[in-house]
This record gives sequence, structure tokens and C-alpha cells, in this order.
Amino acid sequence: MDNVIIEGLQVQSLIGVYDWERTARRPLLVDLVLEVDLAPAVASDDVSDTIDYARVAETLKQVALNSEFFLLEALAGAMLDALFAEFALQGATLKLSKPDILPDAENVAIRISRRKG
Ligand SMILES: Nc1nc2c(c(=O)[nH]1)N=C([C@H](O)[C@@H](O)CO)CN2
Repeated sequence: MDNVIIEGLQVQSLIGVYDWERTARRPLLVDLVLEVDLAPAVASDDVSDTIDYARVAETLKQVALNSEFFLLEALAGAMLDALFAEFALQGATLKLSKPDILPDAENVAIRISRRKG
């Protein structure tokens, strides 16, 4: 299966388990692999025959901005719900990172894979 990929997309969200995390939005990073048949766009050279990654990025930013989840898992799930509702996807893998939150780690992240249906 072909892929449309977004790497290192920065989104802003109010997220976290602890009170000190729930006073302001913080930056998160999204890495996304979409499973989609790219043959039509290869043939037509027309963006309407593929998944427009700019529209995907905007959807992800809006979901993050307008939510107040406690867990990365819940936000990632809402992002995948929105993507499958808006775009014709066969599958998707989304990694959601919360950098600089643990003192001795560069990054923490969760990854969720979902198939259509
Ligand atoms: N699996 C997860 N573990 C934790 C999360 C999370 O979203 N998923 N969140 C936290 C806190 O909010 C963290 O950001 C600060 O310690 C802890 N563990």
C-alpha cells in the first residue's frame, strides 16, 4: 500500500494528567503515515485524486487546539476519528509526541495504528 506521510507536525493542545499541565496549551508533535492508493494521482497529477496533506495537517491542528484530554492516547484517538471521518483512508498510523516533559528523556510518545472498518 502507498503512503502519504507527515513528519514532525507541531500542534498545540491543553493536555496532561496533572494540574500544572492544565493551565496552558503546550506543543506536541505528530508523525503520521496514511495508507492510501496513490495510483490515481500518479496518473492524473491532480491533488483531488489523492489525500491532500495540507488539509490533513489542518484537521490535526484543529482537533488538538479544540480539545482538553488528559492522555496522549485519547487525543491521538480523536485525531484518528477525525481523519477517518474526513478522508478516504485504508489505514493510518499516528505517533503523538510530548517532548521535554520527562526530566531525563528527550521525548515520550504513543503510537496507534488503525485500519478502515
Ligand atoms: N501512557 C501515558 N502515560 C502518561 C501520560 C500519557 O498521556 N500517556 N501523561 C502523563 C502526564 O500528563 C505527563 O505528561 C507528565 O508526567 C503521565 N503518563
